[in-house]
Amino acid sequence: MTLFLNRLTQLDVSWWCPTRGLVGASWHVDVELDGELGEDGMLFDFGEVKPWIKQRLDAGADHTLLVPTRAPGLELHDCREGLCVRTTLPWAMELRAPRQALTLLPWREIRAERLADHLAAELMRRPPPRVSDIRLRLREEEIDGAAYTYSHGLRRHAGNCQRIAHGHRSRLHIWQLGHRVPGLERQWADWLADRYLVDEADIVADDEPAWKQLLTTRYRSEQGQFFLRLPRERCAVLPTPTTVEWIADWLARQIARETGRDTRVQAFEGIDKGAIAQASP
Ligand SMILES: Nc1nc2c(c(=O)[nH]1)N=C([C@H](O)[C@H](O)COP(=O)(O)OP(=O)(O)OP(=O)(O)O)CN2
Repeated sequence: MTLFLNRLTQLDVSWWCPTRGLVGASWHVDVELDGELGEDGMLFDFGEVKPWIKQRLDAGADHTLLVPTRAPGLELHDCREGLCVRTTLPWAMELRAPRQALTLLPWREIRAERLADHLAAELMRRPPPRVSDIRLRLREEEIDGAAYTYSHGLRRHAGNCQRIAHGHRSRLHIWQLGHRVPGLERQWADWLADRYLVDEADIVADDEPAWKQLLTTRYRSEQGQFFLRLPRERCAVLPTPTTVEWIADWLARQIARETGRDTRVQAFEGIDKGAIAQASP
């Protein structure tokens, strides 16, 4: 017998790509379980499957940076903070973070199908009674309009959002004069694509002239010490923390100023949630 649960939970991660750099991603997680029915006529109570899988994914890959350890130009070593990732392709990055903020995968590249198989195999290490196999599917949300991707870390977040490089893929809606403006939505989604959003309060000054083109951010939060250095041109600096409320506010202000029109922005953070902000020129 096979049991299925679509959209059981979501994964919000960033993954390192040797052609795109830091990529934010949000995936629906669909699940199938094979096994024998118990005397109650069930393979595994839906009410128990959900927390069983969600807790394991939340404690594992969710809100981490997925690191393909065999990617070209990528080096990994232990450091004071935990682990240090250095890259050269497509650009130079140095990231240092507690181990729990990274998911190491011995691959050249990250692919959603392969990651789903890997996570299913991890779940099967200690399967629930009567379950003989688990399959996962990681599925991007279908977005017919503009979708933006970014990575960030929220220093003040008490949970896993404090990790310095986790990300999202999200809808972006922009209204002016009472109507959505698809051209502006595409323009801003394209500009934001694969950027690192950083709170200017977390930036540290680099005196080294060779690092002028680079931006360094460093903070300590409950899970430990985080450090990230990457090209300034791959970042967007906000004067506030990069919560979705402030992202929506920042976008609304920028767009209102540039277009000279009252602007309303609905910025999603991952799937099905986000913030709405309005601004005037
Ligand atoms: N009001 C806000 N709350 C939170 C924000 C935010 O910007 N505004 N941001 C975050 C994190 O950035 C996080 O990445 C959001 O992920 P989320 O999926 O909500 O996190 P959870 O794992 O806690 O939720 P699930 O239901 O397990 O998916 C957090 N909060």
